[in-house]
Amino acid sequence: MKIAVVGTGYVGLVSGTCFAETGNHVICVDNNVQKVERLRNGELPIYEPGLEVIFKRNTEDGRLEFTTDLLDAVNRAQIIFLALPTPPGEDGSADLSYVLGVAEELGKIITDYKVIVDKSTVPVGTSEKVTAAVEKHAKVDFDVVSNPEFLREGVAVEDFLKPDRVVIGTSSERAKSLMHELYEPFVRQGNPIYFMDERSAEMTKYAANSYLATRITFMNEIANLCEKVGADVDMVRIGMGSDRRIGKRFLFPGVGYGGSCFPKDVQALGKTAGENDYNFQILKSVMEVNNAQKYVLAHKIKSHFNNDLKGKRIAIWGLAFKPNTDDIREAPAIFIINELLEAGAKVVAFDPEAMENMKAIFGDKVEFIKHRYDALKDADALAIVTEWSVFRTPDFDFMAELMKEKVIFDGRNLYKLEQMKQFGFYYNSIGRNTVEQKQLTPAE
Ligand SMILES: NC(=O)C1=CN([C@@H]2O[C@H](COP(=O)(O)OP(=O)(O)OC[C@H]3O[C@@H](n4cnc5c(N)ncnc54)[C@H](O)[C@@H]3O)[C@@H](O)[C@H]2O)C=CC1
Ligand SMILES: O=C(O)[C@H]1O[C@H](OP(=O)(O)OP(=O)(O)OC[C@H]2O[C@@H](n3ccc(=O)[nH]c3=O)[C@H](O)[C@@H]2O)[C@H](O)[C@@H](O)[C@@H]1O
Repeated sequence: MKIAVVGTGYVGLVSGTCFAETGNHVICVDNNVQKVERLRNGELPIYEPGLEVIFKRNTEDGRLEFTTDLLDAVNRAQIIFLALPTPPGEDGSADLSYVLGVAEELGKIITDYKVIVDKSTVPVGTSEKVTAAVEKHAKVDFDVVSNPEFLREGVAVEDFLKPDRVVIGTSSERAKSLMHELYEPFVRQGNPIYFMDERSAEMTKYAANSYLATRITFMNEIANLCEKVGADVDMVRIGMGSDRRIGKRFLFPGVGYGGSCFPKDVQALGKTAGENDYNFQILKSVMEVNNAQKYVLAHKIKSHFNNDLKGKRIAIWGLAFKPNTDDIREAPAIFIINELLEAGAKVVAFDPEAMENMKAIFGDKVEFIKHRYDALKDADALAIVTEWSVFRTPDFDFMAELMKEKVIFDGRNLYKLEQMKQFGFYYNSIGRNTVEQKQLTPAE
């Protein structure tokens, strides 16, 4: 099939490349000239495991192309995906200007039947708005389909190639049959394609993201309470998660959810509720609790040093909002670093992939260090913010040698309490007992 994907970001680039991988011809369009230039030169603008190999294969085989020319891409495609940004507007609702702007353009340029697929995350009712925007100028038949995307950054290729499910919202039999043909190779393992109406498809996406954000937030509150009552949230998590009705995944407490989607989608669903005269109380609490959780680690560090971080050197391991990505949108690390800098700390940071992006925010206010251990030299404390695998089994003896003080604040519960006791670290994690440093008596 011939496909155009408008918007070549995390979703557009991954979707386009994966559609090419199943034999389709895909043209990705972006209005960012530099990005398109880099892609044409074989360079990926994002870090996403597994993407490079299929990107290379499909561009070399001529199935995957990049352009800034919307007209040319649309003329050559039967199905047009919109993978455009839907950032929060000033009032918290999703800003539809990118999606509706391109929809209007499409109306002007389509000359034969097209299926226009909304892959961006958009509020209920958007497919009708897209239809109206295209209709303003269109002189030919078209269908608008809602096809929300559920991929996670860091495992995006795997998620796209083997989705748990595909959701398609359409009332058109013609569009349904084309979408079925396109997605059939991705659901060979027996996972379903759910066809439904457009509004339900749009709502499914917000409901899924908001539920997951709520689940994490619930665990963060359980963790905070565990600290107060002397329970261990990791034990509680395992005990709870083995109930099949609850399940083991997505129950990890931490430094609050971040990323480009959960924060904005929870806010946008709350906004939709408000506009429809519904008081969605849980979502309000989720946002409030998550905002506080982003500061928990920084507050622990401040309180450990009696609220005075002047002259203290704090090392940060992990800047990306989650491992295996260079994405720092709404990353908890940003909030933590700001708080530490404000309290007078010297912040030195390491991340395997996200340092360039973070430099664009903090410049020389933060010292970025190329090797994880170098960040620890003379540090008064280490704060672990992202659970990259490379942080999981470090050389604790070497760390103790490098650091001025053997103090770790772990926002991701990477280490066992026993282990920390054994190596003599002060260790403060999330929802678990604090390991105090053993005070050596003169006799010892
Ligand atoms: N990032 C993720 O993991 C997921 C994102 N989504 C949703 O997908 C949508 C896109 O998200 P991302 O890919 O993360 O955004 P992104 O910001 O990474 O990419 C958007 C791309 O659209 C381009 N663009 C903007 N205006 C354009 C125009 N008029 N014509 C052509 N290109 C244009 C930008 O230059 C950029 O390359 C959002 O609605 C998001 O909520 C859904 C599932 C997962
Ligand atoms: O709409 C989107 O953009 C995507 O949003 C999330 O994917 P993503 O933001 O890439 O990453 P997640 O793995 O969901 O993590 C989101 C945040 O929650 C945090 N998290 C996740 C899981 C957990 O158990 N605990 C926890 O704190 C992560 O650290 C991260 O900050 C959803 O998982 C995807 O299904 C969805 O398509």
